[in-house]
Amino acid sequence: MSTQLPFKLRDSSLFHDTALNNGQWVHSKSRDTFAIEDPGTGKVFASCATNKVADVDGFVESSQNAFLKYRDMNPRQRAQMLLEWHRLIKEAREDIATLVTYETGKPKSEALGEVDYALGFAWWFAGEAERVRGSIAIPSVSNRRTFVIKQPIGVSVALVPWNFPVAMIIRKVAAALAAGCTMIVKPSPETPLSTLALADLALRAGFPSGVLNVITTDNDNTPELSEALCKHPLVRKVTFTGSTAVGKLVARHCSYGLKKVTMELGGNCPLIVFNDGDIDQAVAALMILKWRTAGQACTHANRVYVQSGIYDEFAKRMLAATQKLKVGHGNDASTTMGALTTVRGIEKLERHVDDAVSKGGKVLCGGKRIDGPGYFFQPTIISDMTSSMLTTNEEIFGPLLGLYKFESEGEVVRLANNTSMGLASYFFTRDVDRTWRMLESLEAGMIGMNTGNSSAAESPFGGIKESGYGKEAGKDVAIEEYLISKTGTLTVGEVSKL
Ligand SMILES: O=CCCC(=O)O
Repeated sequence: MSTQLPFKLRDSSLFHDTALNNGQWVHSKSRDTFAIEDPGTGKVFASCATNKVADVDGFVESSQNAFLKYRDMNPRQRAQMLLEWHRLIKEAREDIATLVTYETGKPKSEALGEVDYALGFAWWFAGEAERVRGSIAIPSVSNRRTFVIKQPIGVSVALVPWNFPVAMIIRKVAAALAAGCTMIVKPSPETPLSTLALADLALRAGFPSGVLNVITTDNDNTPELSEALCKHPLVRKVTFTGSTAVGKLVARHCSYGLKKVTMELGGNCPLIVFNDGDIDQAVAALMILKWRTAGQACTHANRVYVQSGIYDEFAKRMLAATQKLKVGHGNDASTTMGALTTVRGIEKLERHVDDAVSKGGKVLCGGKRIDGPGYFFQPTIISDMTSSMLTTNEEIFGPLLGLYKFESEGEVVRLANNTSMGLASYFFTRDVDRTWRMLESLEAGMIGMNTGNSSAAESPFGGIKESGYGKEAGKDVAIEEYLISKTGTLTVGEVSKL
């Protein structure tokens, strides 16, 4: 297959188009395959094994068998393997980024940036592996001792999206493997190749067979296969990143076995610029936050609220900066915004633009799909947005920036919080008192203050409300997602009469 690829990998042995089970590259029982498209051309460039429900048991059983040994491995050894994985991924960053570019459509520079961002998680969780701690309580009864130990929960499953295929996988896998769990990753059907390359590197880093399995499948089989994974009695933990609608389904599947679940779901994130904010700083932050991955991130600014005193100036500067973007194939070094990953994304954008325009929105630039091969949409800015529009109430997941005018802090807090979602919120102000008030008032799991980027290995990542629950990254909280607590009570000497 690798000879027909439209790119050349430095290490061609990183290319795999079958799943990974128990250290072996395996076809599915049916031997069916699905096509992988380059969103930058719309052409199929590879295929991969379609696993089905009948294949699930084999992956879970090998993961469970591996867990029974891996859980007892010294955490320092686990940390060393994570550091080796980190080293190997860093060495292979060009190849991984190339795969991500062809799978997702994002520019190579962004794909490289994603690999670098993702490396932070492997490094971070290597540190966390040795720092798992239980606790000892002061006893209420004199000859009793009460303590809590932490242990790995067991086989975990990661259901992963296509927008940050490397970062999402390393963030989940590194936490699970640091904790002593094994993990089965089900990559998105759009992006299995980068996942398989990362899994190959994990094997090379010394993780025993079965500790990391990758089960690939197509879009048609994804719902049933994911359900089978979630309901499998040997699976104890599921982590999902994706839409709120699918998250609710996954949570329902997991509820039958009362599985521990982490939900990183959709966002409808507001970004607020106050009159006293630094316009250049806000524009620079929004240029990255809005157009990176062609707007396809849960943390992207879905609604941009600008205070009336600077609204026109802000719109002018944002428009000027946006008009300098160069949309194109991710492999072209001059591209600054790539393709959308799926054609579904284009159709959704068209609905959002039509709806906004029909309700009084003014298109300042873009607004249309770009004709020709690939899934391209013009970077679009619409002003005069109002609360009744689709974009105000639904995650856009594309390169559409809606500008809303507001007058007062109280008003914008109400507008910003008027959503069922609560992933991230951002605001720009130079007023220290306001900074603290806004931090406390905004209903979101992550708050960016004078920044559009709050993601990093040391920052707990996760939302509130219908954006989900549980945290990934950050100290203690993320590894905790893969641990159980066990309370021990010991009598020392005679049983107390009290
Ligand atoms: O789209 C979701 C994840 C984005 C991030 O890690 O900042």
